[in-house]
Amino acid sequence: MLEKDIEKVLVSEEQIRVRSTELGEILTAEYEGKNPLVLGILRGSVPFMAELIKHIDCHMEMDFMTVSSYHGGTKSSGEVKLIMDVDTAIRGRDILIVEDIIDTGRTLKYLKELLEHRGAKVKIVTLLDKPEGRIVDIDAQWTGFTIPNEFVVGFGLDYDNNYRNLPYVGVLKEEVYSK
Ligand SMILES: O=P(O)(O)OC[C@H]1O[C@H](OP(=O)(O)OP(=O)(O)O)[C@H](O)[C@@H]1O
Ligand code: HPA
Repeated sequence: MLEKDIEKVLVSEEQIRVRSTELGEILTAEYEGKNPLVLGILRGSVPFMAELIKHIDCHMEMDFMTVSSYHGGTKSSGEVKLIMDVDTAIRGRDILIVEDIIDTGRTLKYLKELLEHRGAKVKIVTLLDKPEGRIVDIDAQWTGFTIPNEFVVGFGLDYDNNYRNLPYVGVLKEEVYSK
């Protein structure tokens, strides 16, 4: 049903599964003995977070923050809003931010500075990186896939809060935007 709105698949379900397993193994080695706080950024990170943590084989805790800067369309508003803060003490803590995408970089720059200001040691893993979208200087330590400068949906990523439940990452047909 949703598939009829998709122009092309950029990253398949199988590719996501394989890469998440690889990243989980790398993160296990990185965080063994450090009990990191794995911090999912709502709402887009939920499917990737769920897939990734199955493969992190060391003690860890998890928490969530909600921030928002895209209000319904395909363009960043330029302003990052903190909607829900983390609920865990973070001073001195290793934090692994889990994101679905870095595009302009504004969301992650805001979050990294906020958490570092509170005394946390912050690293970032993102499912997708769109380097051509970058407006501010920020990079992830670990990236699933580097993608071209196109608006994408699926596996957590939305257009107008829809299509997050697609099991892969794809590009919408042009006609969907004019509906
Ligand atoms: O690098 P940027 O240009 O800042 O874009 C990346 C952010 O945009 C999306 O979040 P959004 O604000 O749409 O909220 P959502 O996770 O609820 O979709 C996405 O989940 C990232 O958090
Ligand atoms: O390409 C995108 N798709 C969905 N949400 C996003 N937030 C930043 N970039 C994107």
